[in-house]
Amino acid sequence: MTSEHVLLTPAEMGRADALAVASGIQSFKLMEAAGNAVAELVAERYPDGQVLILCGPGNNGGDGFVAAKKLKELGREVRVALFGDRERLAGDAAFFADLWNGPIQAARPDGLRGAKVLVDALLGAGLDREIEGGLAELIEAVNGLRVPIVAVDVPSGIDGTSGQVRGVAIKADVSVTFFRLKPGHLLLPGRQQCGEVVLAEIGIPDSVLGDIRPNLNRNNPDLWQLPRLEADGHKFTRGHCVVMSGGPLQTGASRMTATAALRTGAGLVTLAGAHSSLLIQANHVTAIMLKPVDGAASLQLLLHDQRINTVVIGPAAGLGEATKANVLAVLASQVATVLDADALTSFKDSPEALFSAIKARPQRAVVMTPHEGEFERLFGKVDGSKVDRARSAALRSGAIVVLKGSDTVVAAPDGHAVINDNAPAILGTAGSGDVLAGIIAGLLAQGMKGFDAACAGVWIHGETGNLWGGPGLIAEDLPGLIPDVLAELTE
Ligand SMILES: NC(=O)C1=CN([C@@H]2O[C@H](COP(=O)(O)OP(=O)(O)OC[C@H]3O[C@@H](n4cnc5c(N)ncnc54)[C@H](O)[C@@H]3O)[C@@H](O)[C@H]2O)[C@@H](O)CC1
Ligand SMILES: [K+]
Repeated sequence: MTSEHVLLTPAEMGRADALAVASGIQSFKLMEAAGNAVAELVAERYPDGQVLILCGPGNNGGDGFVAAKKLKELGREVRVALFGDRERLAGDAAFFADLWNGPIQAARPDGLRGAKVLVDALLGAGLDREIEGGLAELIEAVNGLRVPIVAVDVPSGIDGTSGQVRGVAIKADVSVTFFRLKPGHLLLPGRQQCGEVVLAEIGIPDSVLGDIRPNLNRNNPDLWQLPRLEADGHKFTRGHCVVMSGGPLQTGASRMTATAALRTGAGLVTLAGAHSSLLIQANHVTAIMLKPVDGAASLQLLLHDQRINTVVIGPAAGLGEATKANVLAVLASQVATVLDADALTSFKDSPEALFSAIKARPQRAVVMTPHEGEFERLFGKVDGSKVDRARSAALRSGAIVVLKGSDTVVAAPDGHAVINDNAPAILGTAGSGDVLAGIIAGLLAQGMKGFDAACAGVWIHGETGNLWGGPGLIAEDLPGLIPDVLAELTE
């Protein structure tokens, strides 16, 4: 598997730096490469006018001094302003500040005018507390300028691990980062503050990753492989997925789930539920089959059919004891399971009952797909970044957790996780999550492993939104776009 989609926390990035240095690479060479990459981007994207470089007290500021020198060599008018004491700069940052042969002014809100482009080299990976006082005023003044901003590594004030704003943060047009992206480039609100993210190689060898063993990636098709259609296959080899229907007045959600599962390639899809619900479903479906199920015992009986290998329960399933009993019946069987919406919220007062039922069958995938509200109802308030929260929920529940949002995180109980960033905002529409559950189930039915199916499902879902493109998307449009996405992925 390629390592280019690996994400490194600032702490892991520090280790990468240290390992590179231990392997004989000089640290000032890394800083020189980083600062030069910033300068080259500025020269290319913003070729005219004065460049104002705001340097901070650490190595992020050091990158700024390198960029200043390089841009001046390229013939640009450059002004450098430092937040902090020149005498307190240390190490490589002090070295490159010495090499800067122009004036260094104090970085102040009233000294920002005149530049055509601004480089934010105030704080990067070393941000370790809230930004307050004079620095906060400076950042607010910078954000008030109508000048393009190029951030070095991350926009100052963005936590590279969590993507959170620590007090206040620069709003950049472009962020140039080094070696590998950081979670904070993809998690919200960090992603929005970064603008475009450009990755620069600075001479750290990929081999350092062998020691760091990172287990977080940017979701990408390189990370998983879609099920292949075997020439001698038939509908049963492609899996039979059962989707639990909602009540007679709530049939739409499960129907979208079922349609998505079938479009994703499940061999057979059956909607199961009360007779009264299925009469409504029957008016709308053709290729999808219908199977009356009257409570948990009859569901369990249905699942004795060994050809049924996947069940989705949750979309408009209804809250309460009946859904709980159905979920436990599903988990007691051998099927791969997707738990969404009401299937999760029904356990808000007894989450441990759900978790122990999941953990009792570790050999069968369970994927749960909560949005933030459902997540909190099931897991309570959990500290840390979105990645931390999804990981701890996966560990606690034993399930693959898909914590949804514009920055969906998928985490497995073993700590492996991805951040997904291909989903356009138009996907935030009623029923979109029902379709996602169906896509994941369609992949599970074809034999994909739980974590891979969840990652691929989230990606495919995002791409359907991108294919639609403009406004006016409704969730019913999404299943019809799945074949085009699959075709692109299998090209
Ligand atoms: N790790 C690496 O491999 C490389 C790192 N480089 C640069 O080095 C940066 C990291 O350098 P540092 O670790 O020195 O960290 P920073 O330069 O990001 O910041 C550290 C300094 O900021 C202060 N600080 C932290 N939070 C603050 C707050 N809220 N308000 C005011 N001051 C605050 C700290 O006290 C410290 O003086 C990276 O972001 C990158 O730009 C590059 O030079 C290339 C190589
Ligand atoms: K910065």
